[in-house]
Amino acid sequence: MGAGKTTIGRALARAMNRDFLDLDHEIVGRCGVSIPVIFDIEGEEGFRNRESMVLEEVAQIDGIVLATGGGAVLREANRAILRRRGIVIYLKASADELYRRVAKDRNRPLLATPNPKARIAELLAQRESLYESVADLTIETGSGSIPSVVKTIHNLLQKNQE
Ligand SMILES: Nc1ncnc2c1ncn2[C@@H]1O[C@H](COP(=O)(O)OP(=O)(O)O)[C@@H](O)[C@H]1O
Ligand SMILES: O=C(O)C1=C[C@@H](OP(=O)(O)O)[C@@H](O)[C@H](O)C1
Ligand SMILES: [Mg+2]
Repeated sequence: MGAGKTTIGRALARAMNRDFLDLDHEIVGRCGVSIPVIFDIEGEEGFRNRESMVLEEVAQIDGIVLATGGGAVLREANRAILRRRGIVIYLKASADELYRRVAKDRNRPLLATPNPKARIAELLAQRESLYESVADLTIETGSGSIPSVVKTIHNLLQKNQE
């Protein structure tokens, strides 16, 4: 959360002239309520079930840029889809930087705790090896601006194609 998947994914798609999908946005569109409301009513498990279902569905589409949510890597079935279907880019930043970016955002139910900073560090520690296990490319986003991160990824992908 806060790594820039949604923002950078959208800008990268524009730069590459591809369609962009955000998995959270697709989930919300299908059930008509926000992510916090899904968590409230169905719990994290309910959200993860929806996330897996929608990932399976959008993974059928060729040639798009897809931003997942930060927890999509938690299930092996999701990781298998990502590995099989995409060039996976891990946007990496420190827990402190992630916290700075999302501190004021109320749309991330997992951070609605008394100590969101500690929560981010904990989630990152739990998930880091999963991110690494699916990533084809890892990009440090801690210091680069949004346009410079987009440019770096775009250049790397173009090199990959040559
Ligand atoms: N490289 C960056 N430098 C500074 N701010 C960033 C960067 N990438 C994203 N942000 C900001 O961080 C916040 C969270 O970004 P978002 O794209 O929603 O992340 P994610 O989808 O990974 O949770 C947004 O306000 C966004 O503008
Ligand atoms: O890390 C997570 O478990 C989550 C990240 C969120 O997406 P972003 O990573 O785009 O914030 C969203 O899917 C949900 O709140 C759960
Ligand atoms: Mg996002």
